Amino acid sequence: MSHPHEEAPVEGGLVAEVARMSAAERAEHEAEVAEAVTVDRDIDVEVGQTLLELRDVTLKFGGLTALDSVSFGIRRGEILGLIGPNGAGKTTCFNAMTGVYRPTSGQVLLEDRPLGKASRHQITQRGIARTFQNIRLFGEMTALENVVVGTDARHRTSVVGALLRLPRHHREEKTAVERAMALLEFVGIADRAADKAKNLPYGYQRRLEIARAMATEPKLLCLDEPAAGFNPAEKDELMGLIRKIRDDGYTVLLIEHDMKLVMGVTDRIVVLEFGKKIADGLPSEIRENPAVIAAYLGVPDDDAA
Ligand SMILES: Nc1ncnc2c1ncn2[C@@H]1O[C@H](COP(=O)(O)OP(=O)(O)OP(=O)(O)O)[C@@H](O)[C@H]1O
Repeated sequence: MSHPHEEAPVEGGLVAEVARMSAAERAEHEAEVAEAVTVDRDIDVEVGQTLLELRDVTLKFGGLTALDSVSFGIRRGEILGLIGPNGAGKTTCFNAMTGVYRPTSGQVLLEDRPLGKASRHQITQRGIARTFQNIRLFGEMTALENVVVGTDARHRTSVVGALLRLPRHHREEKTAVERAMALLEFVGIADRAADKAKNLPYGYQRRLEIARAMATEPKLLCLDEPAAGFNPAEKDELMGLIRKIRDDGYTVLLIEHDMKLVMGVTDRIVVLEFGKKIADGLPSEIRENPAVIAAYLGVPDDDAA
């Protein structure tokens, strides 16, 4: 069966080239890709220190309190899981952190500085990126273009600079394409770089969303149910990718319903129920926590204990 990507000699060539490499050459190449993909900007907090903090965040939709005085921190270099039953407030948390909604009260701080009234674009520039539960790609653009658009969020040249083809714009464009290609390779979909996003298999689209979010060089990468619709083998591969992302210097916040995945990949877990934080701890602690068990089983704490 022929695939559209067979018509893309550059990307196909890269993938074929990697396939021909010896184990040592491939390890070296993968190290180079990881280097190209890593976040190249200063982060004010050390590894292990709080990168993002929700301080008493309450968010109301009319009469409904979607988040009720929620406080927790995300430490630089960790994979933090955010879990809870349907409607617990997980996505609302993401929305409060990415400027989609402003907290009714309380604060979100990145590197100790409040996000305040920052717009979504400003928040992306400050270093928070996210994927969505429902994939949101530019379907008519190629996979590569979708990622280049992400790198644009970090560009310094103006539209005027682009129009006048100033040297800096030229340089940034070249770097953007190179970095985007490295990102596609990093997430494992470089073989389809030249395909329109809408023609990619579902699993590739999910990975492309991650690559696009990583293109903004986020200090914090938020993944909203990245394994939705995946089979067990795809979930295992995704766990590998999330670990690889963290090992490359990123900090990851993960919303995920699949408990095996959450328990297998996260360093720490925060649990929400009806907009309130009910637990915060290591996966092994969360698994045994009576309030968490009760929340998931829908029975009172006393009965579950
Ligand atoms: N824009 C909105 N307007 C009104 N209510 C909303 C809005 N967004 C979310 N809600 C409500 O806020 C509560 C929390 O929703 P949220 O989507 O954050 O939960 P969740 O934990 O992400 O759930 P799920 O796992 O089902 O995605 C729900 O009761 C939801 O109906």
